[in-house]
Amino acid sequence: MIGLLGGTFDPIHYGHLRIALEIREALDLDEVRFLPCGIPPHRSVPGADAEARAGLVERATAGVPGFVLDRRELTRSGPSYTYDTLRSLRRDFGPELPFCLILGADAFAGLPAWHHAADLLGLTHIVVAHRPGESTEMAPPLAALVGGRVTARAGDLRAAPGGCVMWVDVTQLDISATAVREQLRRGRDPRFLIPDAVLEAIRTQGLYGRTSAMPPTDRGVT
Ligand SMILES: Nc1ncnc2c1ncn2[C@@H]1O[C@H](COP(=O)(O)OP(=O)(O)OP(=O)(O)O)[C@@H](O)[C@H]1O
Ligand SMILES: O=C(O)c1ccc[n+]([C@@H]2O[C@H](COP(=O)([O-])O)[C@@H](O)[C@H]2O)c1
Repeated sequence: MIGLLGGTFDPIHYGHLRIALEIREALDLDEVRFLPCGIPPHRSVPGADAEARAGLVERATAGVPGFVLDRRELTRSGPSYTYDTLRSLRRDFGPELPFCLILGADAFAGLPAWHHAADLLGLTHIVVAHRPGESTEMAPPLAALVGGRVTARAGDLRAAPGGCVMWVDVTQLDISATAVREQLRRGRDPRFLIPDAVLEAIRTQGLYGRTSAMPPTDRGVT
C-alpha cells in the first residue's frame, strides 16, 4: 500500500513532511510518493517554477526511508489534475495496489470542485490528515460525494485498491508555504519551518525574493 502526497510545495515545509511520516507509520505504508504539481489546478501561479519546487522536494526527501519524489506531473501539459495523475499511477502500478491519497483538511474540503471528483475514489482511498480533537463534520457537497465511504479501520484500506475515506490523527504543525514565502520576502529567517537543505537551495537559487538578506544557516553563536 502506498501513500500519495500531491502539493504545490512552494516551498515544501515540515508540515508536509510531518504528515507524510506520521501517516506512513500509522498505516504502515510501503512508501509515500511526493508529487509536486506542474501547473496547480485551482490556485494562482506559484512563486517558484515547477523544476525548482521539485528540486526542493528532492532535497527535503533525500535519505528519508520510504519517501520518494515522483516527477510525473512536471512533464504533463495543462493543469495537474489529480485524476490524470491517479490514472497514470494506475498504469504504472496496476489495478490492485491500494493507493492512499493524503490530503490536508483544507484540500479535502475543496474536493467537490476537483476535476472528475466523483471518479477519484474509484482509483484511490483518501486519507485526511486530521488534527486530534478537530471536527470531522463535512459540508453537504463533500458529504454527498464521500458519504458512506468513511472507515476507521486501516484493514479496509488494505482490502481494496480504493474507495474508502479515513481520517488519521497527526501532529499538524501550523506552517504554511504562504507564511514561509512571506518570511523570505521580508528577509526573515524561516529556519526550523523548513529543512536546512531546502533553505540552502532557496538561498543559492535566489528564490522567493529577498533571500540574499537572510543570515546564513550555518551561522554560529557569536
Ligand atoms: N501544516 C500542514 N499540516 C498538514 N497538512 C498540510 C500543511 N500544510 C499543507 N498541508 C497539506 O499538504 C498538501 C499540499 O499543500 P500545499 O503545497 O498547498 O502547501 P501549503 O502550505 O498549504 O501552501 P500555501 O500556503 O502556498 O497554500 C495539501 O493537502 C495541504 O492541505
Ligand atoms: O484535480 C484537481 O482538480 C485538483 C484541484 C485542487 C487541488 N488538487 C491537488 O491537490 C493537491 C494540493 O493542492 P494545493 O493547491 O493545496 O497545493 C495538489 O496535488 C493538487 O494538484 C487537485
